[in-house]
Amino acid sequence: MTSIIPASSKDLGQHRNRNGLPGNGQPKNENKISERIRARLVAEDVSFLANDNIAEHIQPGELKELEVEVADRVRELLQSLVIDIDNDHNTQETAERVARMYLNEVFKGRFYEQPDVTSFPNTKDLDEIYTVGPITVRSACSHHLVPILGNCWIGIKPGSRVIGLSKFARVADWVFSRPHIQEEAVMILADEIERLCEPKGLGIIVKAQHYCMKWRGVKEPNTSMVNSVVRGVFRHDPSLKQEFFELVRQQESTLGA
Ligand SMILES: Nc1nc2c(ncn2[C@@H]2O[C@H](COP(=O)(O)OP(=O)(O)OP(=O)(O)O)[C@@H](O)[C@H]2O)c(=O)[nH]1
Repeated sequence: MTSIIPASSKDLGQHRNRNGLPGNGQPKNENKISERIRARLVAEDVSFLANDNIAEHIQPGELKELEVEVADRVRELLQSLVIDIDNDHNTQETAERVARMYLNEVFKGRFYEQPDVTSFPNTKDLDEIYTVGPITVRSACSHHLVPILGNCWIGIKPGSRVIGLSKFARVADWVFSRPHIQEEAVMILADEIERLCEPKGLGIIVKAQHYCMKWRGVKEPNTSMVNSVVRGVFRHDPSLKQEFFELVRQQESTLGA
């Protein structure tokens, strides 16, 4: 249902600029923890785009070091904004707070492993469609790093495995807690849910407001974006797809206003 903004192809999988220097052209500083993690990712040819999860490439204790480095950078950003952080009582600890917020809260889906999800065999061959929602999703747009806030509905026609209802909310929170565009967030969430419970049919709808459109820029306070993905039998059987959308419509009048 959605089309994805083509990413700037010159950046994909490409970690050197035209001077042959990594990233922004600054000489490599191997002492920085971010550079050590980055070097590891490049050596292993692992993607580390804004909405990728890199938890398995971060060693114990490194996240704490990263927090110190990010706080240093945020402090420099505040100084570049000509804020008197030495004398301004309100911004004394802002750098540390922002670092903690990025690494452990709003972008935790990049730095932490997926929450534990137990899956059970579908021994009774359950095959009725069910939907779960609204699940609150919180993200940030990759372009301006300002919030995307909305709701998500997930529909399942069970396959070989079953997972607990609360796990859909936990996995959605983990996936959305990264810088994203909404179209890609929905696809990544669908990939994770397919991997976890191998459903015969999967449908996801997300309705969200983008603060880059609300708070700044075009300043449209009420505009939202709705997108969806349907997979498996929901994609191939129009009546099942219809049933999924109808169940969600009944659950919440999502597609109306
Ligand atoms: N398709 C899509 N676009 C998004 C999403 N989040 C933000 N955008 C848009 O992506 C665009 C960002 O790129 P630019 O057009 O270069 O940004 P800008 O010049 O600051 O644009 P304005 O927001 O119009 O001021 C903006 O139009 C955003 O509204 C998303 O999840 N999906």
